[in-house]
Amino acid sequence: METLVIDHPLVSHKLTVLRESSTDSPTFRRLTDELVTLLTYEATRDVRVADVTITTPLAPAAGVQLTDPAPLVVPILRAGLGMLEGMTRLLPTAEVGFLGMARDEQTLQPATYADRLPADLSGRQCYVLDPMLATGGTLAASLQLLLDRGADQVTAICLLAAPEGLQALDRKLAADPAHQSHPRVRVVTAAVDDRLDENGFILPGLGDAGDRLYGSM
Ligand SMILES: O=P(O)(O)OC[C@H]1O[C@H](OP(=O)(O)OP(=O)(O)O)[C@H](O)[C@@H]1O
Ligand SMILES: O=c1cc[nH]c(=O)[nH]1
Ligand SMILES: [Mg+2]
Repeated sequence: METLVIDHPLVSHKLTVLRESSTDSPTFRRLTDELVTLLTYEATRDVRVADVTITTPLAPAAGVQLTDPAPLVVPILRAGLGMLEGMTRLLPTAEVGFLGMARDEQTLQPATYADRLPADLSGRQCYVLDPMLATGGTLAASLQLLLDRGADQVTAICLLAAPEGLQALDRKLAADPAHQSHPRVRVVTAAVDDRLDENGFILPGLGDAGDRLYGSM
């Protein structure tokens, strides 16, 4: 699995303010939105386009347009919802499917509580949005759902990733015989942090992304 860490001073600056515990919720939302737009620029470098010819006021010109079917963007509720607008700003014609997943605080296993995805994803390019890749359990479960429905390329956009979660995903994909004939799975992130703490939180991280976006519950 390819992991792309976006090394850019604007990304690092915004991520630094995002991590700061005194950053309030409105600022956290705005920075998340801005960071996603910056990550999307790189994450969509291989979005599928087809050649077209258009007519300028002066002459015909060669160009490109996004191919059909449009990419599918999948925010993982709750926290991934805070990333949706930052992505669709650059990909306004994308379709959006939703997955609701919550991690059990004791077992750290994800449970799926909402699934609003197309039944058939054959040939689709998919972009999963989830700010935190911690143990990797949530992303592994969402990848499984998308790949089982035929998605042939999945890019996960995360603000932060833990090394343990990236390794776990790598192991899982390598052990999956179906994956050999599959699609590229990529993770695009603003940073890979040090490690997980004993509660499965990313260190130094930014805390609970869902709570910081929407309040604790
Ligand atoms: O890699 P993992 O160990 O699976 O953890 C990451 C998941 O945990 C958080 O969601 P959470 O369960 O807190 O739900 P929320 O978005 O509703 O807060 C986060 O948004 C990821 O989805
Ligand atoms: O550090 C973490 C780990 C999981 N979920 C979060 O929101 N933050
Ligand atoms: Mg949460």
